[in-house]
Amino acid sequence: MSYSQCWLVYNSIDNYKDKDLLTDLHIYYEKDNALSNIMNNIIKELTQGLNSILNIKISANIIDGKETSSSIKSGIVLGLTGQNVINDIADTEQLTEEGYLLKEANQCIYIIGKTEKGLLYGAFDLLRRIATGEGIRGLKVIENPKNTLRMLNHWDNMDGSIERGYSGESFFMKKEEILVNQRTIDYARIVASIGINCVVINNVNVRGSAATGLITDRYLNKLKEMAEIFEGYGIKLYLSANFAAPMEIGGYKTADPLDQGVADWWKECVQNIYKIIPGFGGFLIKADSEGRPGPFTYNRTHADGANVLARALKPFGGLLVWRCFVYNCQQDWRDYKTDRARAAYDNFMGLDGKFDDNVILQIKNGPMDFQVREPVTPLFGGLKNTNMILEVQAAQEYTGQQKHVCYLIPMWKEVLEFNTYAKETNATIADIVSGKTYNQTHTGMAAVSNTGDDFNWTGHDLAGANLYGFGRLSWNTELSSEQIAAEWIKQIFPHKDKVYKAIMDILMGSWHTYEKYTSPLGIGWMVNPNHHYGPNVDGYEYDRWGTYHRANRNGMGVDRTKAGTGYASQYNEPNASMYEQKETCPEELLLFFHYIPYDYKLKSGVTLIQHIYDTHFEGVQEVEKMVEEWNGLEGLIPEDIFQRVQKRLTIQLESAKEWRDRINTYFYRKSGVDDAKKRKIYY
Ligand SMILES: CO[C@H]1[C@H](O)[C@@H](O)[C@H](O)O[C@@H]1C(=O)O
Repeated sequence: MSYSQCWLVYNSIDNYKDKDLLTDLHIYYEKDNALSNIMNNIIKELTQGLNSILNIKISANIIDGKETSSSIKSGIVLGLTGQNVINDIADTEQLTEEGYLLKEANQCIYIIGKTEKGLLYGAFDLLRRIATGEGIRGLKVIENPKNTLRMLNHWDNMDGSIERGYSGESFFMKKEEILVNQRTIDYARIVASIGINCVVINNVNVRGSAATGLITDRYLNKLKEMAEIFEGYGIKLYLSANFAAPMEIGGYKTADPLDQGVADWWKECVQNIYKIIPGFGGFLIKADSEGRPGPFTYNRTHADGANVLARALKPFGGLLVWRCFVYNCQQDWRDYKTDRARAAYDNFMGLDGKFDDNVILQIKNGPMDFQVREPVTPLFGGLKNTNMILEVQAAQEYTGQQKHVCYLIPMWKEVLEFNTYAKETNATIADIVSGKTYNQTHTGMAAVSNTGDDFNWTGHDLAGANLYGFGRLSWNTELSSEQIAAEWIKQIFPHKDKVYKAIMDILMGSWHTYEKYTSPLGIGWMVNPNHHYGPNVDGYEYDRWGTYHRANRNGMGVDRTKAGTGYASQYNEPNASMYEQKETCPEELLLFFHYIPYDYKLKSGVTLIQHIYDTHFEGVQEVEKMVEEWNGLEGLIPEDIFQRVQKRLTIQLESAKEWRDRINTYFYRKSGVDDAKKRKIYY
């Protein structure tokens, strides 16, 4: 088993200017017992990290928490609020449960938290600053996470495969068994270092032995080992469960959520889980979606379905995360009224306020399915009395499958900054999912993970920036895409201007580049069915999935105005009117909301058809430029990373050309309009 340490590689740096502050490690600890797992992990991380980065050996010195700080002359000091250590050091009233204070005073670096989890995050922050070369003299930061739930969803199956996995096989499970080993520990370290505190280890499509066994004694003892490792890094273990488990496991004839026997079955099942894993987080459920069982079978609502499970979890403080990815996947393409984009809102809006307080609705960022460009789902602007969590996809299912570079943080930032106008004052998605707008308790962000057992965890080395960025962004939604990329680059690569600039350029431009050579102006799809890689304009056009582009000889796009499917009206004003009119609709979403003739003039002055040709040529040129920039890094960065990325860039370039040619050819044939610049289109 061999794998990288990602951004915890702790590369050594020379001449770090504040090395003199890092002489010792003092830990205030009041408990008579041995140190907790979290404390031990913090000590290990700091000693190993500093040793590796700065070549210094520090030893941990445990101090009775009742002592005062005056006896300490220098070094790192860790302590909890309430201990004497901090009384004269700083005002820590602003700290929340997982927050921390980092402060330099009197030759000491203080890491102070309200809880040990806060200390853990503070320790990782300090290491990050040092690894990126940032000075720590004069440091004073108070950091509280913006979101309480910062979650990764793994779509791993018990046979070791990963649904939409592009980085090898699962490191959580193999051949129907749960794996617990050193990689489990390193996974926990790596994701804890970016603030992740909840992990769902198995696929939301719960099948096979996951469906029959994962929440039963067959696997719980092994899962307990994993949960304990996770807990040492502040992470709660969650499981995806099958709504029909009372039938599949319990042998019941029904999974009707209002059936008393079903409710009792869930209670017993959950009691048993908590008996074995007291720190268990809860369930993630995909119901009535893409063939999964759910409450609709019994004419019950999704609130009925979610609440029965939530009530079983409630006595133990467990949470029930319920996905809103519910739509009709048996559509007829000739039906111009049924619109998949409307589905989440239509299915869930009427249930606002009907969910128990430990239910959280998990809502995908867009109304369709993780396309390269989609509007933000209107559901966030609608629900007011419901816990909500934003779901994004780090796994690049529709964004190049980790063969292409596509840095997704700029996309997620746009989502977070979107103003829903749910209140008169600003109510951005970031405000709503952090609980700021409506004061819900359980809110936050979840990402479909892009990891697997590949050496570099993410298949494409540069896809590591998406995993890193998701964690950092879910901790602090105000960080910019550049800040996140900068941190990531500096922790992994040698500190050289040329390296920094090239990787920053490649990352920051990559999403728009990908968008240019794939499907235009928000229309999405146009991928090969099933595996979703590579262009196929009509791949889903006459299919049942509700993902149409409606191209004909005159134009293309889906009419989602009042004259069409009415989807635009699901937004609050002024967004609804903005999308309703083509003149005010943001152009990058024009074809998502409107059917547009090929000769329609865009704001740039070019016609729609010319825009399609131009962006597809540009997209390929931009990939060529990326390749060139990357090639310039040979010898300046670790050879293995250089080689791996170079190989993938070659694949990306080939694929980008294929996209360009297929898309341009298709629309040339449909429209009969020549490229004004007379470039070669492969018809
Ligand atoms: C886990 O199933 C996935 C499915 O593979 C994916 O193609 C679809 O887009 O989304 C589903 C979901 O989000 O549930």
